[in-house]
Amino acid sequence: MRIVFDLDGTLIDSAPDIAHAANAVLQSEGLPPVTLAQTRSFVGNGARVFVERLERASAGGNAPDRTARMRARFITEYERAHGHTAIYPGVEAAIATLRAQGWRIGLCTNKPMVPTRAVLAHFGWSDLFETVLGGDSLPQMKPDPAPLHAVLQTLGDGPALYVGDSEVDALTAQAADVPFALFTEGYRKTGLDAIPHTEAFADWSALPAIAARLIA
Ligand SMILES: O=C(O)COP(=O)(O)O
Ligand SMILES: [Mg+2]
Repeated sequence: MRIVFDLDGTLIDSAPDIAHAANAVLQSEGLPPVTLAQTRSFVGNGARVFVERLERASAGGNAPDRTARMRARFITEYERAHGHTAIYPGVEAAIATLRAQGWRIGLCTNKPMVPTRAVLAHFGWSDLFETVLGGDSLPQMKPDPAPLHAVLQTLGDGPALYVGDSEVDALTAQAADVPFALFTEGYRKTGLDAIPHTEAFADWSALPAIAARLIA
């Protein structure tokens, strides 16, 4: 029994900190800031793509030297960015219930490993997940199924479930041929109809029952 979670927009609402880091980078380039809503829409495909989207939105295009500078600066800012991040209500209780029921727990995020480790430590979660893979852990990142497969492989055999908030997560689960539980309150860009999912939930207290149905 294996359950793997996405991080940003699924377990934690990290967009306020990501926006803060992003706007510090923009300010250092003399560029105008972005909104929280814009920031949310840029999250999901890892830090490289995030910075490209950020630069395009603020400056109207990508200039290679500036993009490189912004990337380096963003990673530095990102590592410190957890003071305004909140755990979604019910996450810790749901994970505790699942663990007590014998589910083995992993994390598969496109967030780079350094800020991932930093935010896990911030919440006292450094030992919560048996395996943690970030967007820079493997040559491939989500929606490639490789990172999800790699996490699952470390968690033994048996049924598997992936839990995420975005189109990227849905594509990853589909490519990995793993059932997908969609948390509807994260950073998805489109309607539920457009995101293939096995089950959807808005309240974390619903997840243990969803997992139980999977193995019934
Ligand atoms: O950093 C990102 O782009 C997305 O992170 P996530 O995969 O945890 O949603
Ligand atoms: Mg996410």
